[in-house]
Amino acid sequence: MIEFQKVSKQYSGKSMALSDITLSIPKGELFFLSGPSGAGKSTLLKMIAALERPSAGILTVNGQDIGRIKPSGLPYLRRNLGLIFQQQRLLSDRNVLTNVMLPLIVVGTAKSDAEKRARAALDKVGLLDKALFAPLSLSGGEQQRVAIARAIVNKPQVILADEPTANLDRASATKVLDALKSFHGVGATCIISTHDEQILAGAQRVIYLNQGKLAASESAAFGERGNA
Ligand SMILES: Nc1ncnc2c1ncn2[C@@H]1O[C@H](COP(=O)(O)OP(=O)(O)OP(=O)(O)O)[C@@H](O)[C@H]1O
Repeated sequence: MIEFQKVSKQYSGKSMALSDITLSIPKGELFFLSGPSGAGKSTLLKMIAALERPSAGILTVNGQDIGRIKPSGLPYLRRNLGLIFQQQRLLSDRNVLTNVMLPLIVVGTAKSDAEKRARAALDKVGLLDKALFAPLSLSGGEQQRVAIARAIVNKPQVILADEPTANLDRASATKVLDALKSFHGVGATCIISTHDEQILAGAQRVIYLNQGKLAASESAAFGERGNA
């Protein structure tokens, strides 16, 4: 459960990036986050990952108060989060498999087990056949799916994706979204920011932000788009 209670965020010397946000995201939900450029979407996602702290209000993620979390609490929080952010690029001097193994290796998983789980994650996003390729030899959409595999390899409870289909053609965007949805299908909470009208048209729950404010929160009457 992720709970924003009157949360605001002001970067130093700037106007409010987020203003008075009250919002509950129950466990296991698939939420989309939309709104114009500068609306505060990335800021909202970064706060859930404690990459930014609220300036006012209370944000709790799985019971942890993000405003009060100590540096020693961050590894525990982040272990339960899968992050797909633009700035988290794949390591270009390691192959795809090694990139996906890294989150497991850093928490001390044995190499053979890490490899097995990384291969399973790559299989899930349809890229097992590219395991030994260099990331830069893959298309943008494939690299994004590797980033998803890396984010889900730890089986986190929550996955946060910041514009995961930006700059992708329709076919690649669909594959990226389907990979995220399959992860949601096994019980994780997924929050995905997007400008993509086609994705939003089939979304069940959309949170709209505008100039840092919650513009609307919508549950569409129709069901979620199938995995076509
Ligand atoms: N590190 C930062 N320092 C200062 N201001 C920031 C910082 N990050 C974001 N902002 C400002 O906060 C506001 C919200 O930015 P944010 O990146 O959250 O919007 P966004 O909805 O994700 O935009 P986009 O769709 O263009 O990625 C903007 O006015 C932005 O300039």
